[in-house]
Amino acid sequence: MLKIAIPNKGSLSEDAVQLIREAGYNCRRYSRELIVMDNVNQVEFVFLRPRDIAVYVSKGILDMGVTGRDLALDSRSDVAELLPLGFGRSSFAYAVPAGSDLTPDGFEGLRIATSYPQLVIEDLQRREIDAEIIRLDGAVEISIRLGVADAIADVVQTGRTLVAAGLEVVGEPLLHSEAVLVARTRDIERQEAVNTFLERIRGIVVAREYVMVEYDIPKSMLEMACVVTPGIESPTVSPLSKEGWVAVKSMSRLRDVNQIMDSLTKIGAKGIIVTDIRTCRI
Ligand SMILES: Nc1ncnc2c1ncn2[C@@H]1O[C@H](COP(=O)(O)OP(=O)(O)OP(=O)(O)O)[C@@H](O)[C@H]1O
Ligand SMILES: O=P(O)(O)OC[C@H]1O[C@H](OP(=O)(O)OP(=O)(O)O)[C@H](O)[C@@H]1O
Ligand SMILES: [Mg+2]
Repeated sequence: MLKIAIPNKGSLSEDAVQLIREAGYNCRRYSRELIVMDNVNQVEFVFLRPRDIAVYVSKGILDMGVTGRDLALDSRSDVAELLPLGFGRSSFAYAVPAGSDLTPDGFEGLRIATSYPQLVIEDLQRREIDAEIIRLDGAVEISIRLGVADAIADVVQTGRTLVAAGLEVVGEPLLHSEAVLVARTRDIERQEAVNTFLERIRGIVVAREYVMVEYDIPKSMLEMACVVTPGIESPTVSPLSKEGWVAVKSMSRLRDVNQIMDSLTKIGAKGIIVTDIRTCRI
């Protein structure tokens, strides 16, 4: 039976459960269960603190897990990233009081508060800077005002928490993070049950990034239309009963869809319809 870890709380938990459920697995908790069995698919889902997931996976106790890239790297566990999952996106950056001229290269001898000490230790080593790490569990942004740190390194998403604390990001982010599916080694992909899980999850992740674009266009403009919507292999082109016209169907990137519709309209496309894709294999 495949054993897969899911975050039991925090920013990644809900989205991880939703993704795995959309991929056809039963991993719904009704209360505070630590384990949910999916007997149909022969998978055991184990609910763990996201910070601990890479540790269990690296020791081979669990086959795979959903965690944050930042958490996996900070744990220094030997795990491989099988698939980025497209949610829980954030950066990990230094921040200092707004308006101060402190930069990371000037952190020598200062106190840096963080919940991700390994990431910071490694970055400071690269910069050859000797600073004191103050390890905190959360609410790191308040630590400067409370006098325990001079600078912080923390997760930044919208940046609102930093602004509310009177801080600003300084320097390039140490890391761009998102939720990831991790395993002990990439060799694990050779196992059939693992591959099935991976492909089902990938189907949902990819489907969320694409839409299906359908439209009618004069045959004379088909070549240009295929440049605008090249699809994955190539677009599907079907005849229309109207002489000189064809219908085109093509997967396109969700983020480009409005520009695509503008371009198609300019070259004479009619009846453009865009629909979501639930899941896919490409
Ligand atoms: N505001 C956020 N937006 C997106 N991702 C976030 C955010 N805060 C934390 N994360 C990501 O969530 C993971 C950390 O999860 P964790 O559950 O430990 O902390 P949390 O989300 O801050 O929850 P809590 O503070 O309730 O324990 C990391 O991968 C981190 O990058
Ligand atoms: O850039 P933002 O959109 O403001 O998000 C970033 C904040 O979100 C998380 O905090 P959380 O609410 O989990 O509290 P915590 O600091 O106690 O972990 C993270 O640790 C940052 O503090
Ligand atoms: Mg937090």
